[in-house]
Amino acid sequence: MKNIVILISGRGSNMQAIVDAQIAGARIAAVISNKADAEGLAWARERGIATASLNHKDFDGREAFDAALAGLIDAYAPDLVVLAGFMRILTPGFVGHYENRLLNIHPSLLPAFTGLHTHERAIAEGVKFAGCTVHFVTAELDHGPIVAQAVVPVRDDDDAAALAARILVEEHRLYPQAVADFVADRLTISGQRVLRRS
Ligand SMILES: Nc1nc2c(c(=O)[nH]1)N[C@@H](CN(C=O)c1ccc(C(=O)N[C@@H](CCC(=O)O)C(=O)O)cc1)CN2
Ligand SMILES: NCC(=O)N[C@@H]1O[C@H](COP(=O)([O-])[O-])[C@@H](O)[C@H]1O
Repeated sequence: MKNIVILISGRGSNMQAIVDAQIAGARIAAVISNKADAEGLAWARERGIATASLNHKDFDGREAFDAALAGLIDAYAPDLVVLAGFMRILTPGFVGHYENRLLNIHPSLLPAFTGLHTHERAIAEGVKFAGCTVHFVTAELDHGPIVAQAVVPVRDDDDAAALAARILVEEHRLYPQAVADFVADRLTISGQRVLRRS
């Protein structure tokens, strides 16, 4: 059984999709947020999943917050840490501690549209296809090795909300599958099996 800790900042709909997928070999050990009022925490608690929150505003700088966050996460002995709408940029120290066992889902077809407000920017640029990307997290924001992607056509009458809603459906399919592949040691990057630290 592989322990998974999921980090959220809000509703955590991707966390909910992963929990609901009931992935064989996976145990959702905890859901942790940087916001005590994150809607996803109550959802997880109602399903008997351990939850915790750590307010980044209570710490003097990113390094201090990330160190405390890692301490909280490690109490659950994670084999995999999943970012699901987690809205904090993580320090190199944190990312290195979870090398090759830290995933994120980003709402664009990386390397296009890194950062925030991806749907607004895609529509403003007039792209014909958008989508989402599951990737390993590295120190460089939204530039880690790509694990999986889903393509969503952009419609002429799309606004950001409509596009986001269609892409979110694909996220809720893509992310649980990527987590299941990690748990089953099926994940590859550019055809190479991912070698994880023990
Ligand atoms: N070192 C890394 N940290 C994070 C990565 C990553 O690839 N490397 N992915 C992000 C997730 N993300 C987009 O997918 C993302 C999250 C947050 C931000 C951001 O600008 N955050 C601001 C605060 C924004 C807010 O509180 O609303 C910040 O941290 O100052 C950009 C992209 C997760 N972390
Ligand atoms: N940079 C991270 C980011 O923008 N994540 C995005 O936040 C939305 C809400 O996620 P949630 O419903 O799982 O909280 C999702 O579209 C996810 O891709």
